[in-house]
Amino acid sequence: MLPNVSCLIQAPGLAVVLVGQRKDSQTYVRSKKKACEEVGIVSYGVDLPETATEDEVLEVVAKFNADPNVHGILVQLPLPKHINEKRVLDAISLEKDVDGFHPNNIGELAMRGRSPMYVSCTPKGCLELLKRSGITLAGKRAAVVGRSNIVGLPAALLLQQEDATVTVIHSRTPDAQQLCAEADIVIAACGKAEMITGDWIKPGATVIDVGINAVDDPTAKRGYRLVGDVNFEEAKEKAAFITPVPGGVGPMTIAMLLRNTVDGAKRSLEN
Ligand SMILES: NC(=O)C1=CN([C@@H]2O[C@H](COP(=O)(O)OP(=O)(O)OC[C@H]3O[C@@H](n4cnc5c(N)ncnc54)[C@H](OP(=O)(O)O)[C@@H]3O)[C@@H](O)[C@H]2O)C=CC1
Ligand SMILES: Nc1nc(=O)c2c([nH]1)NC[C@@H]1CN(c3ccc(C(=O)N[C@@H](CCC(=O)O)C(=O)O)cc3)C=[N+]21
Repeated sequence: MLPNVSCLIQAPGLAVVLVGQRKDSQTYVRSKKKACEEVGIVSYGVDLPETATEDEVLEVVAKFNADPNVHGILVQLPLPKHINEKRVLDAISLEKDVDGFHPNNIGELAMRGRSPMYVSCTPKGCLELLKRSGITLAGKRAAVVGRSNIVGLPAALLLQQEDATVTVIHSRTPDAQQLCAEADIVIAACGKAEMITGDWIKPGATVIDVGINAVDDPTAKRGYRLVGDVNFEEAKEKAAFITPVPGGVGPMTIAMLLRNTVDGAKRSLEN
């Protein structure tokens, strides 16, 4: 039988929905679209005004859910306050949830012996960095600083899946610094500029800095510079391996988004 040629030549498609005018979100969305272009993924951008209603956003999501050219849907977060983020994210069809934010995808990740359709891009990028750097995870102690649905929680689940023993540190954790200093692997995702100083790091540890924080700097081109959640200058004196900000986890997040989109496109051909 002849193969279905029209399917074989269909490019992967990613829909990127931006609501409002946040400068940082506009920058990220631009980078995502540019990355798509570089690898031959077709991006479908929709920019809605800050005043868009929840129903209007849901309508856009519904349209992309039904569009066979679109294999992945990303709604850039945060959404304006009047829009219920949960309702919008829940509306993205599971097959197109390339961000991996759907409760089914997180739930599958949390359960042993199950596999999610998509794993969220930032934690997936952290694990890819660790694996490609030849860092052994099995039997190691890991600390994740932060427990958000999009970074800390899935990062902890992924590390545990790789047989690390994981401590999750959050804003109510007593003795956070001492706990972190026992870890062979640290994933920092607390959203506090340079909070993790040298004394949080065990000598020889591996440090993955997820944080992206803008710090005012009149000498910088944009008037600000980016720093992580780790104090890089101090931590690099203790760590064996450490990721920088910028140029670390951020670009990996985008790479994993592209990979998830291609995986989604391949899966759509199987059905
Ligand atoms: N590189 C990338 O691709 C991405 C980077 N980021 C960056 O990663 C960082 C984290 O993002 P996100 O997870 O969305 O942030 P959230 O604000 O959603 O979560 C922060 C987490 O850190 C914990 N936390 C806050 N303060 C402390 C403290 N003093 N000690 C210990 N834990 C603390 C919070 O605890 P509690 O739960 O108790 O409130 C919470 O669990 C940010 O800098 C963000 O910009 C985010 C997404 C992608
Ligand atoms: N639905 C959704 N999915 C996301 O994945 C998502 C989101 N919303 N909202 C915001 C956060 C943040 N995030 C980043 C992605 C890339 C860089 C990145 O490439 N940063 C560059 C620097 C960029 C610059 O210079 O401004 C770097 O670290 O080198 C940063 C942050 C994805 N997020």
